Amino acid sequence: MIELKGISKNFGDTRAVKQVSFKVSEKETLVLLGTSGCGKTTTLKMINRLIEPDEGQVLINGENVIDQDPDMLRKGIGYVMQNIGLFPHYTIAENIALVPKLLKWDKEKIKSRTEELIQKLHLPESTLTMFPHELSGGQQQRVGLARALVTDPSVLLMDEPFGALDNVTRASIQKEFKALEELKRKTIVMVTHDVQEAFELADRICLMDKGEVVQIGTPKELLYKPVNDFARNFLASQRLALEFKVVVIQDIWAYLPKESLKDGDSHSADLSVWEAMELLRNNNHSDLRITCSNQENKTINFEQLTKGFNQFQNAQVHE
Ligand SMILES: Nc1ncnc2c1ncn2[C@@H]1O[C@H](COP(=O)(O)OP(=O)(O)OP(=O)(O)O)[C@@H](O)[C@H]1O
Repeated sequence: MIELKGISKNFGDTRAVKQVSFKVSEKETLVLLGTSGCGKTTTLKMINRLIEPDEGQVLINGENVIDQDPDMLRKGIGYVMQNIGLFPHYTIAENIALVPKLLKWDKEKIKSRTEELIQKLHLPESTLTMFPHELSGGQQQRVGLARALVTDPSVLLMDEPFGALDNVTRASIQKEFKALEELKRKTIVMVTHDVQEAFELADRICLMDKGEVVQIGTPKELLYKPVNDFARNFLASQRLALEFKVVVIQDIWAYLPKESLKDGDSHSADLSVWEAMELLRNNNHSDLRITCSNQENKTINFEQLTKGFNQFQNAQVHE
């Protein structure tokens, strides 16, 4: 568990971070979201002491990081840097092996763990002997992730981990990232300025502005219960797309037609409205059968889905 208690940082006259407090539970992903310069990276770097706070405390599993040797602390925390930050004159294998070598792992252990990771991250084995400039941006990003994961740390800090990628590569790496079993066991704090990315990957989002926390909550809470105009406006331009991703069939169940008797394969009601739309589109718009948590079944088409979603939206507005 990570806990920040009232941390602040000034750079000269710039108040980069002001009294930021939050808790990240074990195995939770908290995304720091906000415009450029709002203090996200400074906040992240105070967790592993790359920057020391002027005031406040950072606790990891109850231990104040100030009581730990900074080098040892950083070896125990995975860190994915902005702009990847691979060493250009080291091969990919050497880049991944940096921390294990410092921790004096034996060669065989480093080799087998490296091979395991590049397989999980879908990198060809031939990349291990290459240098960073010989890899594509997406491949370099995967190496950055492998380097952060190699010692299997329980805490992972990620600063714009997909920032250097084009939109298509970014979306596919995000999907893989979400599916990676190894990451589901980790407590993650991730920085991004990309609202879609935050909604895709976060359990909770910490929205920041001018060095301060504006709101912390689940993606759904940020969308449907914004605390002020800033929070509302921050999501406004992408609102509909975000709602499609955040609202699941279970949420709109009451607004879908009554139970159907049709047999066949069924999907879980944890499906987001967006995923249901994709399935309907991919199946040439034939009906989709869905089973909700109480085992009730409904068969829906595209029109019924959008109608149910619209009714749910209206109910939120009038709540
Ligand atoms: N080493 C530094 N020296 C002086 N000012 C700094 C330093 N690091 C950050 N700042 C300033 O502190 C403020 C917060 O910067 P920070 O990098 O934390 O923001 P950010 O939200 O991560 O932005 P970005 O997304 O652009 O990286 C900015 O005004 C920045 O110019």
